[in-house]
Amino acid sequence: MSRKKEKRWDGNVRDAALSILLSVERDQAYSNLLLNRTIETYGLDDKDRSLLTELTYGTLQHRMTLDYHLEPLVRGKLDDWVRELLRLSVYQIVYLSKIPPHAAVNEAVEIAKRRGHKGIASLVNGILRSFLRKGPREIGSNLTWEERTAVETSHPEWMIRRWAEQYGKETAREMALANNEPPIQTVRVNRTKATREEVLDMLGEEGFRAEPSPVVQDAVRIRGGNAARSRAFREGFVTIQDESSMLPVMALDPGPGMSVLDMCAAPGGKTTHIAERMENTGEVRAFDLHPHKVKLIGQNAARLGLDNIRTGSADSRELAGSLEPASFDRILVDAPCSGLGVIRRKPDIKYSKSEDEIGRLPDIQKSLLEEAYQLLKPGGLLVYSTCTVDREENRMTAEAFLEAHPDLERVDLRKSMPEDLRYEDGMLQVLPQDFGGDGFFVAAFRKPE
Ligand SMILES: C[S@@+](CC[C@H](N)C(=O)[O-])C[C@H]1O[C@@H](n2cnc3c(N)ncnc32)[C@H](O)[C@@H]1O
Repeated sequence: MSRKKEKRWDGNVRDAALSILLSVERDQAYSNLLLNRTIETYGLDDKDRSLLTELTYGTLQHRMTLDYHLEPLVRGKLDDWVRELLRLSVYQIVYLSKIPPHAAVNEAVEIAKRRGHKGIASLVNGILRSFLRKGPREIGSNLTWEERTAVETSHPEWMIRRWAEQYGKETAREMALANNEPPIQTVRVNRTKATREEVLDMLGEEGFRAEPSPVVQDAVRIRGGNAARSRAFREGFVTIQDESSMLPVMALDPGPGMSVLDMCAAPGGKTTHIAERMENTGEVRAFDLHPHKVKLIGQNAARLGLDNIRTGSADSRELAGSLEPASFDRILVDAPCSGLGVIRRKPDIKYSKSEDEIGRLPDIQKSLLEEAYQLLKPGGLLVYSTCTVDREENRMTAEAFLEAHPDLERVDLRKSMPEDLRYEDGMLQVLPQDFGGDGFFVAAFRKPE
């Protein structure tokens, strides 16, 4: 398969979307990082930025459904970029009512001419016109429930089967559909600098449509605009963070003067939340495996005006050798995980993860928890969290940890956390369809005095 040299951005949003989609498919690049880099590098205006985001995420989110529609129309092997261009065009035709179908086809033909030659342009034209004539292919009733749901929602079949086994078919399907909805941007208020009302006023004055989160006390939902460009963000009044991501620190309940350990801390979203809750007193020790990521914690702390955080890079499975045993009031293990709760923000996860990979994660998650146990003070609180919906990494890992340490008390989070969420034996499992936040798991354990 030939690898054509990418064209640079030439002011064409579809061309830019195509380049991002190609890198995601071919080089396993992260869609959200590439998208942000393109937007920042070329200084796109709001209109182009929102179209680029919609085209990139939409095509990626619906990739398997688009391939299903294209399958009967394509004969022989296509170059990667041609296949991606066809997906991008069919996405616009099927899902975007504001773009006239013929305009989507014409744009695709122009791109095919520029990137390839007349022959390819006429192939693209033929396939897309034929799609316009025939319309989307019906998703067959000859398929099993798993196969049909996989095609309809564009999730791999193994993921649908696994979720159906873990949550039942209805919840699994709702989850897959919710993953294809655009995420809501939310920010966390820096309590050391302002109240939520003050931040709402500040954002409102800058023209953002901002509203208080009905779920999380520290959160504000942004409906119009990108909070990364706000004064509130630049001056450290807020952190961009999903509402669900705020729940682990609420469960941890850190207070002024405490000694807190954050074992998987980078880029510091939760470390800084902890430091804010401690009113910039006491000390948060924040570790992560990767030194380049540890630097980001420091940068975030500086922007927020927090100086009670001490960072370090380490394998946190071996921290007990260098830190004093039983010395922390609070420990957060926000563990490395499959990320199946954040598919809405990172749709590439659907296609890049394998079931085998998930099977290997509980080992590292359990080792991190073991280390945390050694470092927790009697009477101290340990929180285990992940951004996945997978039961093996969540509930089963937490249960295995409790079994290994029968002295630990499982804290009933229903008593301290927002009502109307999904609790199982006092542990919290948020699914993406629950309130629009990411899928997250939170469990808390207390060591006896
Ligand atoms: C879910 S992310 C943490 C997100 C972070 N808590 C936040 O809120 O911004 C998991 C982190 O664990 C780190 N990690 C993976 N294995 C680790 C290990 N053995 N020791 C320390 N950190 C590890 C990864 O580099 C990654 O940054």
